[in-house]
Amino acid sequence: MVVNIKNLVKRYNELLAVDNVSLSIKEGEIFGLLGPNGAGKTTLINTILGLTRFDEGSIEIFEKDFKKHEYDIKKEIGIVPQDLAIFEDLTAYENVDYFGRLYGLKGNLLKERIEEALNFTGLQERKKDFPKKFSGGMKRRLNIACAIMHHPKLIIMDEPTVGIDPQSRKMILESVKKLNKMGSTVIYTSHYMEEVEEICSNITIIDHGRIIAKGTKEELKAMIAFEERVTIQLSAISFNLVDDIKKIDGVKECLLQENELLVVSVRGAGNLSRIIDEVGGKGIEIKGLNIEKPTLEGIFLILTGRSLRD
Ligand SMILES: Nc1ncnc2c1ncn2[C@@H]1O[C@H](COP(=O)(O)OP(=O)(O)OP(=O)(O)O)[C@@H](O)[C@H]1O
Repeated sequence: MVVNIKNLVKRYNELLAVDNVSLSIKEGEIFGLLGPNGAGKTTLINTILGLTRFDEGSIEIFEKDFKKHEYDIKKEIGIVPQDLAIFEDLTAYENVDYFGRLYGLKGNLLKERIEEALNFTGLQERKKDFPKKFSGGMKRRLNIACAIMHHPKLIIMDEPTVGIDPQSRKMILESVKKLNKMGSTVIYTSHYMEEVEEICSNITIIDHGRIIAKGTKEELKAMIAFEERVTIQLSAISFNLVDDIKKIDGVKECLLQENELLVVSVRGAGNLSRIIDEVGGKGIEIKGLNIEKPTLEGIFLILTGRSLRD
């Protein structure tokens, strides 16, 4: 196991930011940690990195107790933090050089690795420039270059695509896949379910510091595949609509978000026409209707009653 966490608890005074989390990450995985803002992803990552102290539980990394082997463990980790960690008054080259020296690299190996990391992140032609001239996406790529130049066994990326251009986003997702193929295990946190779906082999969904679901994306989708889901866009809403739909045979859940109704029924319920009649009977016009395939977003909605981006 690359990471083995047991019954981890982290409190900020009254707030339970990590609530009895246990998880293990195998070598070679791209492990996705999915959850909305404030779910506890960064806190969990920071406890894994020893940056935040925890109250209960244990963390083993590379099968070693983190507290006892912190120095050895940290040498093998590359971290791309949520807040950029680069120096604006050093050039791109000097930034990567700085991190390389921190990891104890020197001489020709250091030079080779700097060139390699700049090439890998598509910054070779900008290596003499200062990051203040860079777009958000380029800064993020420089941050990745700094984090991977020592060939870490474990790479942790905390929401690396927030607020960046689509081209950099694509490049970052591709680079995660490449780094993984080259042998690194990756922990990738995000609140974008489509990213996690695209790149991660195993996914853990957290909310309010608690694990609410985990498995491969196929396993997670299978959790709701026995359900039928329909979303209906309404011209208006009526007071009793949700309660009345919940009374229809086969309906397991009914949620209203703004003017969109989500109805989850058991498979084969055959109740679509009754649902439509119920809406129509209240004088509400149906503006659109979708019969949905299972998605990770859907799993989150079913488990929490909220969308990931609330
Ligand atoms: N230093 C701190 N002191 C007090 N509360 C904190 C601190 N850091 C985080 N929190 C709280 O802990 C909870 C989890 O926050 P955390 O940043 O880990 O979530 P997150 O999933 O990473 O969200 P985001 O994507 O917004 O960063 C939130 O309610 C947050 O307000």
